[in-house]
Parts: sequence; structure tokens; C-alpha cells
Amino acid sequence: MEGSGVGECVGTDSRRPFLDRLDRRSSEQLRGLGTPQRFYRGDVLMRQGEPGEFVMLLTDGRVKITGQGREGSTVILDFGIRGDLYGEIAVVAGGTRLADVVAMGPAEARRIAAMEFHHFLEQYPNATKELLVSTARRFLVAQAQRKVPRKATPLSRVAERLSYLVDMCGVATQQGWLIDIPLSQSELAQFVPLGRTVVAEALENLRTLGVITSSRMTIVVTDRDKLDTLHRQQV
Ligand SMILES: Nc1ncnc2c1ncn2[C@@H]1O[C@@H]2COP(=O)(O)O[C@H]2[C@H]1O
Repeated sequence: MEGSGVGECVGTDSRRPFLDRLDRRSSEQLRGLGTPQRFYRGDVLMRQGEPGEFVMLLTDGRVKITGQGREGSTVILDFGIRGDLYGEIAVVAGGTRLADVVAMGPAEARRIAAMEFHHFLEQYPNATKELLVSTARRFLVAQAQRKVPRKATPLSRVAERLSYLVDMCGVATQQGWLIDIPLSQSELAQFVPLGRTVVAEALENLRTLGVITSSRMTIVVTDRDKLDTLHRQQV
């Protein structure tokens, strides 16, 4: 079911999904917990404000994590790939969900009841440590996203986000780094976050500079070095 069929996006070391960071025993155990569920583009796996009755282990497909920006607009906080685990915050902290988790295409996840997940963590202390690492990283990413340098231009902000996506989910092809997430232009705008027209202009500039090629829902970074230079210039 993987989007492109050209290889699998597995994340870089710093962005390795939770499941892939577990040892063999705990990974096998976790993959056997809960019940499998299928989702399609736009389906909500969990919703902001709901109580934490379960976690979801994403076993295939892609998700986006959305929250509310200023003036109630939707902001994409991050994207998720196979092996990521969602819903741990409300399950562990006992409050309500911080964000929506939404399928970006066909996806599969195991829904694991909170009690069952707690029991798993008690049995596998190393999984508890890895869970802490993955949750702490989410907060670091969210923090970095809030600290956009004042002089950053739309072009450099879009370049920085594309560079992040290549690290997270880039697949090497003959043309360059394919971002293996089915991403519409308005979703990219929600992720930067900037208005759609401004992001469309920045993408056009990147195409003209020979840094990317793009077609409907697909972006290929053809010049990674130039992309990184563009976003570092403004930092
Ligand atoms: N900023 C974020 N980046 C990535 N994932 C997040 C972020 N905020 C919340 N989540 C995930 O989305 C889930 C929503 O439900 P929870 O708050 O229980 O747990 C949350 C995390 O798993």
C-alpha cells in the first residue's frame, strides 16, 4: 500500500518510528496487540479533546497531525509514517487528546486499549524509554516550528519544511528525493504555515531555480544542497 512503490520511506536516525526503535521481542509483542483497523484519506484516527482510551500503532500509510492555529485555522503539526505510535499523551498523562490524527490516504493501524498499552509498557521498560524519546522529539519539533526566524522569507520557510520532509520521508529516485507523502498544496501551506497563494509562489520559485519538480500531490527535490542553502541563508 506504500504510496510510490519506488522504495520504502523509513525515516532517518533521528526520526526513526517508535516501532523500529524497539528490540525484536517488544516489537513483536506490540504488533500483536489490539485490533487492526483500515482508514481512507480524511478519516480521523483520533480527535482533539477526546479522552485517551486507546493508542494507535500505524502499520501502513501516512497520517497528518492537525491542530488549531491563530484565528481557528487548521495547522498541520507533523506527519506520521508506518511504525509511528499516536495517542500516547492522553493515555499516559490522563487528559484529553491534544490534536487530530487524520489519514492521508489508505492506512492501517492497530487500535490498542489504554489498559493493554500500560501493561505492555510495564512488561518492556525499554519501550517506555523509547516512548519518552519519541514524545520528547515531538515537543522539540513543535517548539522549533514556533520559533521561525523573523527575517525568514516564504521561500526559506517552504525550503525548510521540504528539507524536513525529505529527512522524514524522502525516497531516493533517479530524479532526486521523492517526498513519499501524498501532499496537496493546501496541506503544505498548513504545514509551513503560510497562506496558500504565498506557498504556491514559493513553490514556483523553487521550480524555476531547479530545486524541485512537482505535479499533483507529488514533490521531488532535485537539488538537495540548494534547498538546504536556501533555508539556511535566512536562519
Ligand atoms: N506536535 C505534535 N507533533 C506530533 N504528534 C503530535 C503532536 N501533538 C500531538 N501529537 C500526537 O497526536 C496525538 C493526539 O492524541 P494524544 O494527545 O493522546 O497524543 C498525541 C500525539 O501522539
